Amino acid sequence: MRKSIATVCLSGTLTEKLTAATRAGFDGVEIFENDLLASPLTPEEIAARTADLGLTIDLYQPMRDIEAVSADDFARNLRRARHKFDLMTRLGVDTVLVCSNVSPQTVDDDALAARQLSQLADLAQEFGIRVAYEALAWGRHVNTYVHAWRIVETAGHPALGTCLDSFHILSRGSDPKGIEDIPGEKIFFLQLADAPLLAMDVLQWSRHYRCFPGQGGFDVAGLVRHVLATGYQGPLSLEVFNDVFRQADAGRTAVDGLRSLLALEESAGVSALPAPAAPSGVAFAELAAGDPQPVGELLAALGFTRTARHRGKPVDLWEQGEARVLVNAGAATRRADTRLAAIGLESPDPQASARRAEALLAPTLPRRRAEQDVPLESVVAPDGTEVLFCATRRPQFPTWTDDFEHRAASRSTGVTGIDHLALTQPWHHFDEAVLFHRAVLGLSPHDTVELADPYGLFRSRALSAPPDGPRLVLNLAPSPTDEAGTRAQHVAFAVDDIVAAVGRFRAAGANLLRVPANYYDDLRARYAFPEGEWETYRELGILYDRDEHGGEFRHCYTETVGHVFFEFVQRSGGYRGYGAANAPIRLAAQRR
Ligand SMILES: O=C(O)c1ccc(O)c(O)c1
Ligand SMILES: [Mg+2]
Repeated sequence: MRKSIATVCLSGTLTEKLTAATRAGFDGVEIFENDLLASPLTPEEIAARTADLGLTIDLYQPMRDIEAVSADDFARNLRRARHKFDLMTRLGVDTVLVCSNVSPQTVDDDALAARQLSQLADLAQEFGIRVAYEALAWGRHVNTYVHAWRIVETAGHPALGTCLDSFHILSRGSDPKGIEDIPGEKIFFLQLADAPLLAMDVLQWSRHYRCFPGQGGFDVAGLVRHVLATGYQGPLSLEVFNDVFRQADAGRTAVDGLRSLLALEESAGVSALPAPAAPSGVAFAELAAGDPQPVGELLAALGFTRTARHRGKPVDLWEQGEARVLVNAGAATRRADTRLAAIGLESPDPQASARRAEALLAPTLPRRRAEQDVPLESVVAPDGTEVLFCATRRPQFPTWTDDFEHRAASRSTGVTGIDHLALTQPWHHFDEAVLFHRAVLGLSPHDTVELADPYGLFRSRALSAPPDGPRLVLNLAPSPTDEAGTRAQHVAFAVDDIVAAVGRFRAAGANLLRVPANYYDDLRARYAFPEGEWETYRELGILYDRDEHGGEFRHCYTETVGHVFFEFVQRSGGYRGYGAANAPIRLAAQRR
């Protein structure tokens, strides 16, 4: 289907917005009136620019507070409308959006609304223009799509139809099934937006928190299915008012938006993408280390063995159980820097994963860095982390381990694998990252949690491939400048017996994070522990959480090396979370 984007979604001048839309691959735009008013270009120049860029202008919007008003007011509104229709002719756009009246002057009279919209449509018709009437969720008297459609149906004018906007429909909890009662040719336009599920005033929610489909909590694909069932032939058009998007790079936002529509088309059954090959596990975590020694010493104290070295690069493989950590001394820019640079995910079919990623506009990397390297499919996530699609020790695929020369056998001191990877996100790419990992990698997002850091609020959202696939945690740090604490990434290792493991780590000289006595006082008040257990946790610095089903989570943290620290987690009883209740304690401890 044709794909459009409202200029209000994007940051910058009108020209910058148009350029971003075309570069991303959109077919058309909705021009938001303010973007035109603020532009130094004449309507004819805007029309020419848009055409040069290969875009159509699919909608001019909005006209407000038109209908169900006094005769005097309506005469003034028609005069204004004539002016706008003339402007639209110069722009070459044939559909105008009229949103339902919000003014205290409008009266609750559907017959009057229908009559006046009909008169407006008469005038529009003289210009070859169609009027699409949209119910704003906070409209004074008309605030549901069913009501707006009833008025349009009453008017019965060929140049008057309705505009459906997923935000207004889903934010009010309206049942989208009723859309199927509207004839497809009377749906003149379809605007799409998602939003996080918030309990707040709907106008504020709409103006500040909308996001692209797949980034929030609404079933936008379900709504689109109902719209398509009517025979609707117009574009799928994104209309997102979002404080972050207004500031972010327009080019990236546009790509994010198009990715959202591609994924939406797939979910709504409109078109097929290469099927998702959901990852089954974590092959490795790769750390870029300017100086590999400190992190190497820490890994050694944690019982890892340096088992292999890359044939062509200064990259060591550290292993324990199914946990593999690559330490790359050739990739970091600064000597003191250590960061999580790449993750290897086990894919059932790495090439299929890469084809899907490419279809969803993920930036891909060369399959080989050097001529002798094993070919590896990889893409770059929005935060810059490289994601490699791996097939570890599966003979039918090239395996990354063939690039490594075996040096030693690993032993185990209790680590069995990688439980999760926590990636810190730049503040303006958080929603983009959620959609990327969901659509491109086939992971399912969990609820967003907000955590208190001593110096700000920390937002966190996990994604996983149930039941046993990889888990990623995306964190949004409050402070863009804090280097060691909240901005650090981490690798969480699964252990089968955390008490035994931590005893060994401490004996081997590993520095673990100190947890305040106040935490343990509170812990004892919250839970009754078997004899000696609480004392052991307090002694070893182990944190504890329990879910509502009795699932248990025991975890602890190492010191931070560069931008990275390690966590150890022991899950039992089906615990699915990440110890969010303890995160403020951890964050405060890391600040000290
Ligand atoms: O917030 C608004 O005013 C507004 C304007 C036009 C729309 O299409 C819309 O959904 C909201
Ligand atoms: Mg709208």
